[in-house]
Amino acid sequence: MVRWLTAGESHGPALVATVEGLPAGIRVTSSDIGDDLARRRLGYGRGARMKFERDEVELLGGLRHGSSLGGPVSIVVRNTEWPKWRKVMSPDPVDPEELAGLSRNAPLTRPRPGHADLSGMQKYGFDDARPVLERASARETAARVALGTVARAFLRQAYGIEVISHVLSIGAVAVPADTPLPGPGALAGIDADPCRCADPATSARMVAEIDAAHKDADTLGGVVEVLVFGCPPGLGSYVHGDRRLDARLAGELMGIQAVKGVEFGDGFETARRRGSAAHDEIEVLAPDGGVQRVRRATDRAGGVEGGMTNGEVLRVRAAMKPISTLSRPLSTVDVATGETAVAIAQRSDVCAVPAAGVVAEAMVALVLADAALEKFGGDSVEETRRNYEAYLKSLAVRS
Ligand SMILES: Cc1cc2nc3c(=O)[nH]c(=O)nc-3n(C[C@H](O)[C@H](O)[C@H](O)COP(=O)(O)O)c2cc1C
Ligand SMILES: C=C(O[C@@H]1CC(C(=O)O)=C[C@@H](OP(=O)(O)O)[C@H]1O)C(=O)O
Repeated sequence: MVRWLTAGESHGPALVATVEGLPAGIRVTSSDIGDDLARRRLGYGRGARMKFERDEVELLGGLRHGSSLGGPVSIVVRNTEWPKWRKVMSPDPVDPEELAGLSRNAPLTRPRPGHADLSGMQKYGFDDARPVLERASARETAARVALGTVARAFLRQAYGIEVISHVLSIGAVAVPADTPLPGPGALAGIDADPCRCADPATSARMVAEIDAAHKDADTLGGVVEVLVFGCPPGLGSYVHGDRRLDARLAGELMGIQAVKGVEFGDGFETARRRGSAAHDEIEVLAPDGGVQRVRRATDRAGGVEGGMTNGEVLRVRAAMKPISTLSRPLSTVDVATGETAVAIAQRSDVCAVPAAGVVAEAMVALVLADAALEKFGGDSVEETRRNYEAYLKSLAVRS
């Protein structure tokens, strides 16, 4: 079983992340992790912090000379902001007199609608939103992306699986429905685009939409799509709800801050179709090297049927709501006075949809690493690869 945990606050010293259950022999370095963290900082519409944040990575355990040892892999991502917050976010007690003079320490009593602030204060008994927003912040997704780098290195090296993502829409600006899907080699081009959109004409309209929202002191959400190439059939299972791969992926994608919807393949659109136009018929191809080949004639299911991969491209989408910190803030209550007030308006992103795609890739990679090890087992990359190859050979019909 692959398990993972993160800890740390947005303006604390660092984020830490641990993943347990991956085999020995995964080749990965701190520079690979740094590259994915840099991808997460990209995207038109992100706030000032992403311009100076460096995401300093240190590998603390589980690797030796660039190869995993089979034990927990532990990673630190240091926060560039920490020196400014050393006292306000100190894990150890600080002299109250020293804190009293610090404007950064002033209690945040006007919770932002759409953020964790008010419910978090109520739940944990705080009269200040600071302790809530520090952990609710999507700064934490840097830690998940760091873990995702290890998972995707494993998937690539053991099974040749590639995970990519692209942005389908920002606000009301969407990639035309008939646009061909990007292929496994498209990631570098997608990352080079300011909106991580595979269609340059749509990307230009997305940039204009973000500029317009920024000018209006407003924010935007959107939809990202994750594509996984090279999945064998049979990851996940139909035998129980919590073993269905789509359920496990949806849970982790919904666990990303601001994600409010997940759909597989054509998702909600499928519900509007008749059955004859909703499923992917199985086509029999010419045998190849003595193996009977088949493929799905269409890609409506998103590569998951009965809670299992079906051997086609896995395609899952996540819908992100607009950022809830507005520079023209929404109405709220001041919990210190009980009066109507305007919400706190701190430095914030206008749109973080491109970054959310990179986070979604990481979560998909972690879930697939877990599902693949459940299916093929093995304590080293070599061993799980052998098991995987034996399984492929045993299939009477292959896609
Ligand atoms: C990559 C990323 C960046 C985000 N940046 C911001 C931000 O700058 N300001 C903000 O208010 N919310 C931001 N969010 C969203 C909040 O973290 C999220 O809305 C909040 O934690 C409440 O959770 P909920 O939206 O799931 O209810 C971001 C989310 C992601 C995934
Ligand atoms: C720091 C990151 O995103 C942050 C996510 C976030 C939020 O409320 O979710 C609020 C902002 O934080 P800050 O108040 O420090 O500017 C974003 O910058 C990051 O992604 O690394």
